Amino acid sequence: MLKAENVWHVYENGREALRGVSFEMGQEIVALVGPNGSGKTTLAKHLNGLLKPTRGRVLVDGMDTREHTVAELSRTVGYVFQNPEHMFFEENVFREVAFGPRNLGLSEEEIEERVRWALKAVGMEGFEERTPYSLSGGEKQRLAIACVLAMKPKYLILDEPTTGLDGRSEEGVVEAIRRLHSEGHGIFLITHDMELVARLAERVVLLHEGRKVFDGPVEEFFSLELHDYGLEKPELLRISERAGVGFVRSVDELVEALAGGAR
Ligand SMILES: Nc1ncnc2c1ncn2[C@@H]1O[C@H](COP(=O)(O)OP(=O)(O)OP(=O)(O)O)[C@@H](O)[C@H]1O
Repeated sequence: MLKAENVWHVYENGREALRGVSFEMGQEIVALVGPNGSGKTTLAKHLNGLLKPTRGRVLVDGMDTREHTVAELSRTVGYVFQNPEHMFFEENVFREVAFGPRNLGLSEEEIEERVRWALKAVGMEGFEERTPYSLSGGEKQRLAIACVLAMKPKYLILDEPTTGLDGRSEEGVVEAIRRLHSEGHGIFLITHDMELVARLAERVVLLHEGRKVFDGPVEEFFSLELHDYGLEKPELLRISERAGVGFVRSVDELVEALAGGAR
């Protein structure tokens, strides 16, 4: 369980980025949304100890983040940053993914097994010898997920994993996230992409000016007045609403619901 208890975060310049946020999650897919500057990245960085609360506390499977190092916590909570290309430094994909497990002091055999498993999980088998810099944006994003995955963290924080990706690359990342979730990983997804939220999330946490203003099922989230938070309902949901159909995650679901209604 990842747990934030009445967390306040005040940056050195006095900016109150989080104002009493409480939240917990298990092995589910939770989307973290909110306007620019609402505190999403600040909250996410608390969940693996990159930032420590000014007040309140954060527990990672019972470990108080103030009493553990980021290195210790990142075995349980992996963080995939936005724009991951800046984090690659090895000559090929295999070595890049092996870097984390090697730092854990694992045997060569175990390292190799983890690299193969992580690359498979993100659909990148066969990329082992490629130079990270030669990859497309979507492949880089999936490689970044594989690097974190190879550490086998129970929870994964993904910061805008599909921003700037074309449809096919986005599909690859979405598939990877679904697969990870079905294998028992908890996913905390920071995103501005409401379509992605509708497709993937089970639950949504909405931040506004450092406060949690909503935390509930995705269907309920989309019945909020999202304009008040600078967010837009995806077109698909606007159509399904006009058609008198409830929440749908995809065009296929919409068509099915409409066909069902027509029967
Ligand atoms: N290192 C810092 N020093 C001072 N203020 C900061 C720092 N990092 C973030 N802030 C401020 O804290 C507030 C929350 O920032 P944060 O990055 O958590 O928001 P966000 O919801 O992730 O925004 P975005 O959607 O734009 O990425 C903002 O007002 C931001 O300017």
